[in-house]
Amino acid sequence: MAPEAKHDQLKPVQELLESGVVPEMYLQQLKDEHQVGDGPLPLMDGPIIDFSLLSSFNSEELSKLRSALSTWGCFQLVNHGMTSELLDEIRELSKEFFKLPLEEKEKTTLHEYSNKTKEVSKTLFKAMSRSLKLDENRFFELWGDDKEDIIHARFNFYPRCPSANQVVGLKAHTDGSAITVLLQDKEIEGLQVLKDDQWFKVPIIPEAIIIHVGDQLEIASNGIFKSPVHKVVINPKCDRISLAMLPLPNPEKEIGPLKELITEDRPQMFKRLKDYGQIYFTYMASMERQINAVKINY
Ligand SMILES: O=C(O)CCC(=O)C(=O)O
Ligand SMILES: [Fe+2]
Repeated sequence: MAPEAKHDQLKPVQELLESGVVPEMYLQQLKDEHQVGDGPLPLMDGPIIDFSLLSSFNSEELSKLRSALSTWGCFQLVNHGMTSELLDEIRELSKEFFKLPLEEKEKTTLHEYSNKTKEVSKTLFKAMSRSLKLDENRFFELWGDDKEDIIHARFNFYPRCPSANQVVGLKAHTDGSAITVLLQDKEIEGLQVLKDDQWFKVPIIPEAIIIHVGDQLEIASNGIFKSPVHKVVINPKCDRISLAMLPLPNPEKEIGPLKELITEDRPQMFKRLKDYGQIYFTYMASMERQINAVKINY
């Protein structure tokens, strides 16, 4: 396991399995105002972005990126340079993760994946800055520099559950990270994203990784990029896994909307702050969107 890897999802799932008591965070809200009727949900038809074009700062791909981040707040990333073999090994390892300890070989694989994710994230931050015509290091600086780049790994395990319609895998939330690099299960769907007050199913593209804007990037972009509300539903017959890698700004570092993105038309939307992680957890239970706690004029 990479030294920075965490397994904070371990306990609730184990408790759930052992005690048969479903913790609150997994309970489906009986009434979901975003669920219209009982019909099948539409599929997210958001963009698929080609990493190899982004890394050469192809202008068409950059505008696709900008549009994806300011509408959906997430996209599927292909051609990211991580082989299907590596992604499959990580998926296998995620299933094993809950039977710790990992073997040496698995630790090495996780370390490799963590390093590659950092590389991909770094290029993404640069492309995001360029897509807004900013100096290319502006968002990357938010997360770190070449000496410091904190990334957390969150392993998610969603055990199958016969009463799947009453239990959620993960209730509706936004991520508190700068961005989230998500590897989802290869076979079992479950992730849904909210856009324009409607839930969309995120389709499985086995070779793709999913990138989400996190709250801290929404703050830094002064609200131009959207941190999407998303949730996970569980499957009645099959277990599902995912691995979320979360690049996190150093809690000691002050972050806030970039000054270049504060204009007369777009006044400063968020306060400047340190340690968003702390704020996020403080308001976890009491607010639907924790980011509202740092909104100006909310
Ligand atoms: O399991 C998934 O597909 C999403 C997980 C997630 O939203 C998270 O870890 O924050
Ligand atoms: Fe999430």
